[in-house]
Amino acid sequence: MHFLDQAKIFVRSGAGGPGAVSFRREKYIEYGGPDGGNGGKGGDVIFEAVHGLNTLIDFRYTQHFRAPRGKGGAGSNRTGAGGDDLVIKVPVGTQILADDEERSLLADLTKEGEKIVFLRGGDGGRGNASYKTSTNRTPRQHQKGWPGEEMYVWLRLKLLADVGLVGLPNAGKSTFINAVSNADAKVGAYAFTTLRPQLGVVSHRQREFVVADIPGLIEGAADGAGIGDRFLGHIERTKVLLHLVDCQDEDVATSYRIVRDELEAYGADLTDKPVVVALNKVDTIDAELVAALSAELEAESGRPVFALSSPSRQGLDAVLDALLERVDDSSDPQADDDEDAPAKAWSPL
Ligand SMILES: Nc1nc2c(ncn2[C@@H]2O[C@H](COP(=O)(O)OP(=O)(O)OP(=O)(O)O)[C@@H](O)[C@H]2O)c(=O)[nH]1
Ligand SMILES: [Mg+2]
Repeated sequence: MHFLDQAKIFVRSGAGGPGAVSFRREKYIEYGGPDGGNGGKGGDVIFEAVHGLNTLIDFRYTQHFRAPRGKGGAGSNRTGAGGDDLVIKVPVGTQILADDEERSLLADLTKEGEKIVFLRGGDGGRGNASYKTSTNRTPRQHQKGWPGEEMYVWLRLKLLADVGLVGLPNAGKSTFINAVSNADAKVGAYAFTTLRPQLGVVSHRQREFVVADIPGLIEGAADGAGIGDRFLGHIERTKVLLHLVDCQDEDVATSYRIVRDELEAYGADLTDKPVVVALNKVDTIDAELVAALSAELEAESGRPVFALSSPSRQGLDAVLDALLERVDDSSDPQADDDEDAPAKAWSPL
């Protein structure tokens, strides 16, 4: 399952600096020769694919990238300083697309450390010293620097979520992803607040993994009830599920079972995935009830149950530890290879 992460940015390389007009001034020499140096080259815009970035989220906040211009030339034949190159770091797998109808592919950064000069900085203009000839010993010509280049482009990245969040509507899935990741998912005290999948990058114990929040599942979801079914395709390729059960539900075992049945009915071996089960919103009940409901849920699921609350942050670290452990265990080298295999009910974002 792939999510597409994309961002539109503006890039501009630096203009070249102007060439200088200058004449030597020396004692006893009335008319010194021309000595205006050339302008410096403007900075290039370079894209570099780096390790450790997972998403294009940062590009939602910074959208304009301008390399500095070259400095002007100076007397004594001094060439202006070049503008520094602007290196834009992107995740491995980032594609750069034109901002036109076809979104034509301009560049594809597939390997770690790969660098491409995307826009070249303008050359510096010539200083008057370079115009000196045998017939014109006092040229005043010079050039302005050459302009940089600029354009809007789309960055696009196929993103693989490691963890899929499942549960009934209102179980607290979006609240959880907001509490543990950089996501800013909509939260509401009603069912189907989440209408489309949302990704968050979790940084935990110096590691990063991607969590996908999907709309809540209800009975019959696999057959199209509610809206969750449309998005089950998005958790097909996750490595691990986190199943949240609201402790305020009338019967937590039933709540759990409904969602499991839908995962089962959907097929695609969703129920074979490692799953972490958590009793959520435990800030709303006392410890005794937490223990009793956890025991019910453990009996139903046959798994250890974590007590969780996003607002009080109870259990967050323990749940993230459990997820990280299972993400590591189930590293699946094939995961990226069968992109073309038909995924059931996959819907584009
Ligand atoms: N007290 C308490 N309230 C919570 C907790 N987590 C979520 N809530 C509340 O429960 C309601 C539903 O939360 P959401 O995060 O929108 O639930 P969801 O599972 O994403 O819901 P859908 O997107 O509709 O499937 C909101 O009013 C939240 O404020 C929690 O740990 N404790
Ligand atoms: Mg939600």
